[in-house]
Amino acid sequence: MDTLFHYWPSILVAALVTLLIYKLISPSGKNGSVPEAGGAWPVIGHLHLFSSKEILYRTLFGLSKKYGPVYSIRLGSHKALVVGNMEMAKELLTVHDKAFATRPSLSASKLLGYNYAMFGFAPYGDYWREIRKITTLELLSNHRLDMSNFKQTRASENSGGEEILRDTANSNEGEARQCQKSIKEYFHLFGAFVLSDAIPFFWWLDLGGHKKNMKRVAKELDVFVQTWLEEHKQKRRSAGERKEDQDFMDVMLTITEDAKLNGFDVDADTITKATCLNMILGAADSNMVPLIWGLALLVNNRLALKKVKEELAIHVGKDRHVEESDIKNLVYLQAVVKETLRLYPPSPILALRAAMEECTLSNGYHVTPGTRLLLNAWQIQHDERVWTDPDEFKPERFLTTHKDLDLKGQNFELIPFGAGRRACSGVSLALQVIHLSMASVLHCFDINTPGGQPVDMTESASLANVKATPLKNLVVGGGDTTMVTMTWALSLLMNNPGVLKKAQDELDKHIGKHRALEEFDIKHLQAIIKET
Ligand code: HEM
Repeated sequence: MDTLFHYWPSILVAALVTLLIYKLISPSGKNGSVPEAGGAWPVIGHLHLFSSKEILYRTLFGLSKKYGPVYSIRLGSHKALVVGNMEMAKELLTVHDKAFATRPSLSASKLLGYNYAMFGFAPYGDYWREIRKITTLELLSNHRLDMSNFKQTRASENSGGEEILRDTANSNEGEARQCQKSIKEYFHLFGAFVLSDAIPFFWWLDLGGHKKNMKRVAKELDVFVQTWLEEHKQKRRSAGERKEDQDFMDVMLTITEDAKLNGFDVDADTITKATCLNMILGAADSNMVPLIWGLALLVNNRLALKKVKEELAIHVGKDRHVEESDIKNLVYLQAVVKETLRLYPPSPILALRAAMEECTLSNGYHVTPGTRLLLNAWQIQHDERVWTDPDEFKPERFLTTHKDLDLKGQNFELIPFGAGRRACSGVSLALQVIHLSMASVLHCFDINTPGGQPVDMTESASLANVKATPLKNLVVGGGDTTMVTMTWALSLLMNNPGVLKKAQDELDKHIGKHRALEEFDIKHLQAIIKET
């Protein structure tokens, strides 16, 4: 004891020196570890933040005020890096993009995604790389999107990835309703909390029966996709089809038949089905969400609405429909779409990624493999250092101060489609569809609410950023009556094949196939709009 007492000053100095050296060599000066937000519960960590009552991106934004724009939370036994500023988003999606290029293994990706064969949920590797390349070059390239059959589909439906659903709707209404129901349930289950995803120890437990339901819904959807696959194969056998008539599934069949996809642990039909379903689901809600928010924003901002209408009057006029070739001239409309996607990104927290390897960030934080990445695009797009009046709807900013920003993942202050290797593959298609459908609706209608009441802009707490209250009771006036059916029914029914079928039946019944629409048909059309 005496000896210890004797040496205590030396022990203290040694301890201080060790601590100092450790601090100096540890890159952040904080052990290099990312600061963890307080409020973690035992076992589940911060999972309680994901309750259905909380708007997650706002909660994470709130935490960043206390812990800074880069901090960590715990999702059960997994650590997650939460990022809410453009500088770190840029670093992660460029310098460390490869380290974060995989998606975590989740029950939904396995059970709803053909055992990870849907490439959007697939782990990083040869399979993902190959299918991503095919979809980029063969399915979603500008060349493919410019082909006349794809253009016609978009023009007539104002919707992406819906042609197969339309065919289904035409063939059998009950079937179409069932398909639509399964897709709705699919999205719901994708957001469902599965305990074993957070705490793998509970792999044997199926709280809430989500895994069972995932298996059921996956089977239901597969029945539809299998039918489309067989129809496509039959069509190819019976008629040698022209390249320019090929749809997504035909292209995939050609590629898989050419045996370009040997060597993967997945059979050719599963690859075709999974990839086509991935395209349909990728496009399903995400295109509709900005259209609804955009119209709501315009109704609440009459001056901006007036500007869009004036632009449409100048560049399109009254005597024809809006065409895709008009979009390049509709610069104010393009700015409205950008501002809508900035204020209400459809995926406010970009799709989950996970670290495949260790990395050290420029701020010194050390990230371990397996760490999830939650990129808060909503927070980045509301950052007052970058955007003046970040909560205000100001499309003009994209014609002045921010005119050089595009949406394709090069500008990290505006990333509704993500960026880097796993960025959205459907961005070009999505933008074409959103611009065309918004332009078509606004070209045909004078939209307003009854009594000019403002539209309620409450956001819902769901993973996809949908409006909490439906955009209904819009007073629709003006416009050309023929366009009313053409555009309103097609634009607003685009995610609703069952109702679309009903509308088509109404039109068939009242107007038939052998004459054009007349003014007096409007009474029937009003019924269709009400039905919608
Ligand atoms: C407004 C419309 C859309 C928005 C806002 C959107 C947004 C996103 C986002 C944020 C991601 C994740 C990006 C990342 O991890 O960095 C993503 C991935 C993806 N999107 Fe979209 N998307 C839209 C439309 C579409 C469309 C029309 C398609 C297909 C036709 C599509 C197909 C995909 C696919 C396949 C992925 C996964 C890519 C991969 O993991 O390699 N999306 N999307």
